[in-house]
Amino acid sequence: MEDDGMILNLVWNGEDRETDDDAQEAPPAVMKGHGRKRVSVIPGDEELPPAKKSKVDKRAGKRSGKERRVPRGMVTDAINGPGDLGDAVGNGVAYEGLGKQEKPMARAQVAGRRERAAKGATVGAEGAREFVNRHVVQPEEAADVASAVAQMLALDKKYVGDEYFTSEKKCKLKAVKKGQTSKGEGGPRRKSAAERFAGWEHRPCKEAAKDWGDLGLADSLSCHLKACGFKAPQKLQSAAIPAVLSGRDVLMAAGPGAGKTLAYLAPIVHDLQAQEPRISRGEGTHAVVLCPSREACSAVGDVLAVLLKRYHWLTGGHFTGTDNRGHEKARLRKGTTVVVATVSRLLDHMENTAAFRVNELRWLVIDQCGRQLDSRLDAKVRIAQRRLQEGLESAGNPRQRMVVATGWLHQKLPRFVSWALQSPICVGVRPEAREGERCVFLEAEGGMGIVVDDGPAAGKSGMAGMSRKARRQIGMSGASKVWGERGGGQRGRGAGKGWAGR
Ligand SMILES: Nc1ncnc2c1ncn2[C@@H]1O[C@H](COP(=O)(O)OP(=O)(O)OP(=O)(O)O)[C@@H](O)[C@H]1O
Repeated sequence: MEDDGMILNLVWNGEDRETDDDAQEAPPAVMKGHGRKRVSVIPGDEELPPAKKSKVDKRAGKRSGKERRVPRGMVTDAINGPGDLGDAVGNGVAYEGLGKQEKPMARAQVAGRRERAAKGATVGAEGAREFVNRHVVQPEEAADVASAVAQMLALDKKYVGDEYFTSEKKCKLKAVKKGQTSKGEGGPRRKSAAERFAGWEHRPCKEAAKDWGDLGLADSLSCHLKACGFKAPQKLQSAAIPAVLSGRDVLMAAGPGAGKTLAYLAPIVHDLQAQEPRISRGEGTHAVVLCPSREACSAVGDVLAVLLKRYHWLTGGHFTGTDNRGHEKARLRKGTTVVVATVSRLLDHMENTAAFRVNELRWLVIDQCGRQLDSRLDAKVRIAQRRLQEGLESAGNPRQRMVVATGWLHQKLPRFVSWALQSPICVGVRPEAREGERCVFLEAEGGMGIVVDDGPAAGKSGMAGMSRKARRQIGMSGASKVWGERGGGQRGRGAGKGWAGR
């Protein structure tokens, strides 16, 4: 979005407003910008000034798209779509070029955002800007604003630079960050993940084991892992594999490239290969891995295929809907020991493929859980888990073991995990981590670990900011930026570098 740039260009000339009421009394102030850009500031709840008629291109006989929205002399680079209009009005900035249809649309967006914040939803950076700009920091909003401002500080440092915020506003930001309102009253503090997960066991990822065998994996699997190029386990894997092997439910939270896939697949393969008598294809599916997307499924499927090469009697496959449904059915009919699927495709097969047997299920993994929750797949995941559970109960088999892997402590995660897992072991979750965080700082020798960010809204520039912050605040000289477009190898190397604290 371009609005960051726009906001940085503005200089605040009006009086600071404490509340909505004050805001309404304050006369419209004028913001000056660089160059010829001019913007009027009006209290957000007042009537907007009537829209000026935009310039008509007489020669063409009609108005172009940009001209229709933004007449001559206005901020042209700030309005790109309805979202920007919403921000503009939310920030108390009215563009004189707002059309009749755009005004209500923008107002509705702002109202929607306020409503969400009032309901206690985490307001994003945009929401934080809105509240901080308008000085409407009520006690009940403080926690949300604090978390959003923290994100904003981390991701968008420039925004709170001297250019825009007055010193008074900075003080308020500090107060808000401490969980207080501008009037010094204590606001409700957002519960940390540790508080939410009170009573659950937390295991830090401090040391990497020297050998796979030290983690309790079978010798054949340890040798195979080494032969496949995984010389030694990483820190997350060293903490997570014994936890998964212990038979308890596990929540593992670490950013992309931490090696979560291997951390849950290796114990599953260890468990399945050790079954006596040997598992046969005809017995159906013994493990299901749910991923949020086709790409994620195929990435997990690739690692699984590598691990299963050593054990010819175990089969694996991914089911995402890209393949012909008939082919998928045929594969399930023959038997697939480990199924990697999107939740929609899994439900589809559970409903329509009679040959899909899951009554012997031993493992259920929900990978990239934060992303699944963000894509509102949680309802489907709950349905799938309940049906799988019913199948096991009807066959008189014990409950399957659960692993939830996530790179993002999504705000819905504590609740979902409480529902899905039974007294789990939490691996990699910082005790002071707050839900809604998109990054997880893993503990490491010589400081904190790599800075990672798995949130879909976070771009590369956001990650560059985070990496700078890590370097400055944590003193990590080699904080690595890791994102999806980078190849797996690069991500792995980045992760290794970050964790080693070099
Ligand atoms: N022990 C290891 N030694 C060397 N490389 C490893 C090890 N474990 C994982 N890797 C490599 O690190 C890269 C990232 O691993 P992986 O995809 O499992 O991370 P992830 O935490 O699951 O990330 P995402 O959340 O994006 O799925 C992969 O290329 C993988 O092959």
